[in-house]
Amino acid sequence: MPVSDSVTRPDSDTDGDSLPINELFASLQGEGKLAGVPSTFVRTSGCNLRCWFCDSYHTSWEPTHAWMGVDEIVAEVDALAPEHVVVTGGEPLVHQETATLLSELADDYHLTVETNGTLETDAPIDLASISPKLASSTPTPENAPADTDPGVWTDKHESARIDLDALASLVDHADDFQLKFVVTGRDDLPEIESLVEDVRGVTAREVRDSDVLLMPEGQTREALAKTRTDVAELAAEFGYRYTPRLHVDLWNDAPET
Ligand SMILES: C[S@@+](CC[C@H](N)C(=O)[O-])C[C@H]1O[C@@H](n2cnc3c(N)ncnc32)[C@H](O)[C@@H]1O
Ligand SMILES: Nc1nc2[nH]cc(C(=O)O)c2c(=O)[nH]1
Ligand code: SF4
Ligand SMILES: [Mg+2]
Repeated sequence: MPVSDSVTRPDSDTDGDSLPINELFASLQGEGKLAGVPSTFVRTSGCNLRCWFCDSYHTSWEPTHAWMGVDEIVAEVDALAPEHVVVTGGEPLVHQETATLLSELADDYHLTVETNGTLETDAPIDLASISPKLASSTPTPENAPADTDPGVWTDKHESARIDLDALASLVDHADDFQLKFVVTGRDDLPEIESLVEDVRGVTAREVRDSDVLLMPEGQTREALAKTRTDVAELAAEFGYRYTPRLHVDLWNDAPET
């Protein structure tokens, strides 16, 4: 059951076909198998996890958004040029209406969904970009964003961050998939290896090492400069794929990029 804790649907949305949208813009896909491809990004607000490092703070720790009708979102996507659409968040799959949006776009666009992999969907997806959250993502009073107290989220995040059934379902369902891990250092690798084996055990599909992507943690150029070489070398050592964060290299942490 999707849970959109912290994003309250307005009473006026009686037909329930709206989504809380944090931003909608055209850019280049910065991450993953399609890095460099011109894409329109639809960023929903609200998340069922609280990664301490979340680079979209205003969709998770402090959600902000305007409610947009699905038809209105489709019209804005149509007005932008790209043939690729990336639906992200926040966690887009906490909202049932995300499935409606994906169905409306499916005939005309290549659809990537950026998801933390904890929720299932039957919506049409060309590339399921799944980013399962490792133990190193769990918020604590020491690492939580400035002026936040993780409170119940330390336990809530820790118990919700991995759902093998949801991971298997997403991997089996989409036309293509990638497992894109945010890596903070070498200590993350045993958990990645063990989780990849667990996913291989529950999916009908082949999970190749080249479907497993290591992405350096870092919200800014400065932070990425400290992590990317180590993470690239870990990818080479373990036989996984490395993904840059092109948008951070190009535009740092500017909004709508
Ligand atoms: C903001 S999330 C939204 C989608 C979904 N909630 C998820 O986590 O996959 C988009 C992507 O950014 C990644 N991400 C978030 N914060 C990051 C950081 N500080 N460094 C590297 N990647 C990060 C996530 O792992 C995910 O792949
Ligand atoms: N350029 C760009 N590429 C991205 N790929 C995934 C993103 C996301 O936030 O989900 C993202 C983003 O925010 N910007
Ligand atoms: S799951 Fe995604 S949106 Fe949610 S807190 Fe983590 S990185 Fe941010
Ligand atoms: Mg992003």
